Amino acid sequence: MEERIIAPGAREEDTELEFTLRPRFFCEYIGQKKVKEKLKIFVTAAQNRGEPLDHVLLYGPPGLGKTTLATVIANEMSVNIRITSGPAIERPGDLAAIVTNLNQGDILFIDEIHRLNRSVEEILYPVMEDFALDIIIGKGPSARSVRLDLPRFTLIGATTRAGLLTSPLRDRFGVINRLEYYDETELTEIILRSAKILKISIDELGAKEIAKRSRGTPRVANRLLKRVRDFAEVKGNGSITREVAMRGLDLLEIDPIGLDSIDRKMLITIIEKYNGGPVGVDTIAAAISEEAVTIEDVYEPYLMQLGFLNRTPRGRIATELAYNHLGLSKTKGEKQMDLFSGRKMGQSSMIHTD
Ligand SMILES: Nc1ncnc2c1ncn2[C@@H]1O[C@H](COP(=O)(O)OP(=O)(O)OP(=O)(O)O)[C@@H](O)[C@H]1O
Repeated sequence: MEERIIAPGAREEDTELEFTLRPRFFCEYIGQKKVKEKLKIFVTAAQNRGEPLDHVLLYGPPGLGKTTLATVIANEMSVNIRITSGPAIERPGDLAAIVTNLNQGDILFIDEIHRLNRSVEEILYPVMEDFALDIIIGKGPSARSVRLDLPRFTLIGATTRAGLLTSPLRDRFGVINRLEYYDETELTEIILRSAKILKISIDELGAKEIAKRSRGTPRVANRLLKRVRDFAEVKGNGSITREVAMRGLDLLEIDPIGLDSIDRKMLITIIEKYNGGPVGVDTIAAAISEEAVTIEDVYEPYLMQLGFLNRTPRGRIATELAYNHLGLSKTKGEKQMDLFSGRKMGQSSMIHTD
């Protein structure tokens, strides 16, 4: 599988960067206005009553700021946050170890909560509802159940797939919020903020160009900013202008709306091999050597947001917009333009390598 610079999932190289750039309070958290507005009210109300916040479920594509929002809530409420993930809590005992170490009002953040083990999920129900942990002591006929009281804490669950959550689990969240892709103005603001923290020289148009190609995702925006900075330092005078951003991003083969070679490969496969679809996700996955779940969670949401792809019960269909973007004609499926630059064949490429 190819390494994608615009993959929205977290990578090791992001860890330090994300720690430095992560907004700490609502006032630094850009965009997601509706979600922020609602959460601010719930946080203030809980604080006024001196109670912990209700359990919160955040869902949406990766890299949109779910973990960040959970840490913002913890900071706003001046409580500790413990961050873990569904797959990391393998057995009921792992969950017991975590929740018995929480203090009153603390936040427990469980990323990828849809991937919790069934046995863990079942003991989570009374934990969330009654702040009680039912543990079985002993084995066989002498086994007995003991109920442990826990401090009242807030669970913040995050998932890319709200549909995969069982209803008993979903019903136990008092607050459910969907995070949306960021628009160009919000991403420009995020990039300018990150550049300031990282002391990168960039102008408004340079930030806007990176924003346009960041797939509506702050994690991608920050990663692209870092790559364009490298380009600006080596090929220019270190400052990022629109021209420098365009050249750097073209070199990375990220097109003007943020598609990379894998997105294009996927769309071209649907169009050329399967006549535009409908074609099943497993077939696409096999044709482009990617995993079906990665296609569904990561690539498709952005292509659907752009209106390039429709999900139907019979499979995926490439839309007219996708044909137009790739310069393909819907009737003949023939190529009219250079696939990468979107220019007519014969015009000079946008890639300048100096
Ligand atoms: N609203 C925002 N304003 C500014 N920066 C943001 C915002 N949201 C996210 N970021 C930046 O994007 C990075 C990724 O965000 P975060 O780790 O919270 O994503 P996530 O949705 O939890 O993704 P995943 O579920 O894949 O971990 C953060 O480190 C932060 O720098």
